[in-house]
Amino acid sequence: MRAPLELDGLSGFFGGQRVLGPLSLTIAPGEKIALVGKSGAGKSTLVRLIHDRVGDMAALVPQELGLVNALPVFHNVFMARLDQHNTLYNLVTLLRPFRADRDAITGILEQLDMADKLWSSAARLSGGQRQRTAIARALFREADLLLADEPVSALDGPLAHAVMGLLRERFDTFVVALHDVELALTYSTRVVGIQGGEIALDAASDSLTAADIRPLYD
Ligand SMILES: Nc1ncnc2c1ncn2[C@@H]1O[C@H](COP(=O)(O)OP(=O)(O)OP(=O)(O)O)[C@@H](O)[C@H]1O
Repeated sequence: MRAPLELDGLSGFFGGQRVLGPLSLTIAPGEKIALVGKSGAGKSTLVRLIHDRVGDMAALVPQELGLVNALPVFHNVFMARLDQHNTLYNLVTLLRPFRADRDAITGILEQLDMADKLWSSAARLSGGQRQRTAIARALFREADLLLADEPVSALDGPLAHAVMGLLRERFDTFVVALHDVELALTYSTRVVGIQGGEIALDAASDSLTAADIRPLYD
């Protein structure tokens, strides 16, 4: 990302009912934004709206992960680059993956401590392994911008920290919804707090403590 992303008029509706906005958000290159706020505040809706605006320039980890259960981990990760190859390449990959992709995906899975699951069917993974597969898919996309909705919610503490550290290192810019306030403060440069579909807090992470964020949960 070279220029700031200026997103205006972000509004979310369900069944004609407004659940978010209208709000504006400017994302500067290099910013690591944590979206916080209580359940139902509108974080997922905001992540989705941003993705609708920026499309393929972002890697996405949706809350529901979007894995294909019938396919192995390898193919679920490979999907991140389907649009970067021609149909023949993708068809061959379904039957006999190319070495370069196998090596690249194995390397990413090693960083997520699940290289041994390369050929396991997604249907046979634990919740945390499924989440790490979706994270691997986002890493394989090699985008500058990551949009992620609670990407480490199913991981234990040390693994959640390791994965957030990896995401911070590998993506220049991110917007990540996190319910864990400590993770949000540790791995972001900016915290955007959502309350009742509005931005109720927007501040540099190093100027905040957990106590500043707590009122969002009242
Ligand atoms: N499919 C849906 N149909 C109707 N209303 C919905 C739907 N999905 C979300 N909403 C409503 O939109 C609002 C915002 O939901 P959203 O999922 O964005 O919140 P959130 O902050 O991400 O919550 P959580 O932390 O629980 O994921 C909530 O009031 C919710 O009830």
